[in-house]
Amino acid sequence: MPITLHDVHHAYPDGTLAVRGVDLTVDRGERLAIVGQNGAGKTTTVKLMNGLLRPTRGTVTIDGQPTAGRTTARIARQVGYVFQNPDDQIFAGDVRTELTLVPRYLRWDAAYTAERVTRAVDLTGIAPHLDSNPNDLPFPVRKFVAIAAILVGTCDYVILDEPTAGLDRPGTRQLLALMDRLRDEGIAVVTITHDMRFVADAFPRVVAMADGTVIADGTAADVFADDDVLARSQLQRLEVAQLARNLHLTDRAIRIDDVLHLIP
Ligand SMILES: Nc1ncnc2c1ncn2[C@@H]1O[C@H](COP(=O)(O)OP(=O)(O)OP(=O)(O)O)[C@@H](O)[C@H]1O
Repeated sequence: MPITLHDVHHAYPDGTLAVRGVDLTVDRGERLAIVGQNGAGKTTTVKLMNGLLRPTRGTVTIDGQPTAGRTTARIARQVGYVFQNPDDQIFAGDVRTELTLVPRYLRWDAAYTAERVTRAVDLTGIAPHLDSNPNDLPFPVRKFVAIAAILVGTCDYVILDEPTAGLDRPGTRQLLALMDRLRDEGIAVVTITHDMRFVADAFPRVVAMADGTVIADGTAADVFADDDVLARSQLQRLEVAQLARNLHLTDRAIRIDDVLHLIP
């Protein structure tokens, strides 16, 4: 069962119509990247998916249930949201406590809590830092603490807001490995990001937004090959795509492997 947005609009209290008529479905286990220039409506759209915001017109359903009439806390159990800045999310004075906030709120017993925390720690590689104060940890580790705190919960969909921002290369590799494990568990990942290399490497499906609407929804190769979409969403062509085009090899390259076999 998917997350489904049907004719979704969202107007902020000051009247700004940030999202206008979005239709979008996210299936279990899927990976979807939402791209577009600043102000396109990406953040508003993903906040609508997990109940942080509500449609002012249209409907959002999660696994067949409309979000209308349900609390954000309840929706967040199904759709986890990892904030761009971990410092907006982390509250506790040590990592271990941070990871047990959800279990305490949901009154899980000790055994189930331990099982869920162990899994989240394993997925994110933060085992050496459990007794640390998050403020003492480097930014990439704080980011994985924030991800772990969400993964302790049992959500079927995870939203990652600019997950590679501030990550070094090992951090990005760790993130890619983590996303592979989530896919193996059937957990969907929706990201909003300006990191097109990350999108091309890890997201088979790309949604481009402009002016609060979806202007493209397709494979990464299709979306990145569409000049009109790139212009309207003010996205830069991937370097490898530009190279392949300049060499008259293909218009649809998104990874170096797409090009190498075409070179005579
Ligand atoms: N709280 C708010 N009140 C009023 N307008 C807002 C609010 N938050 C966002 N907006 C406006 O809504 C529109 C869409 O913003 P949104 O944050 O969804 O875009 P975005 O694509 O996520 O941009 P970014 O890449 O900068 O995060 C913009 O015009 C923005 O200025």
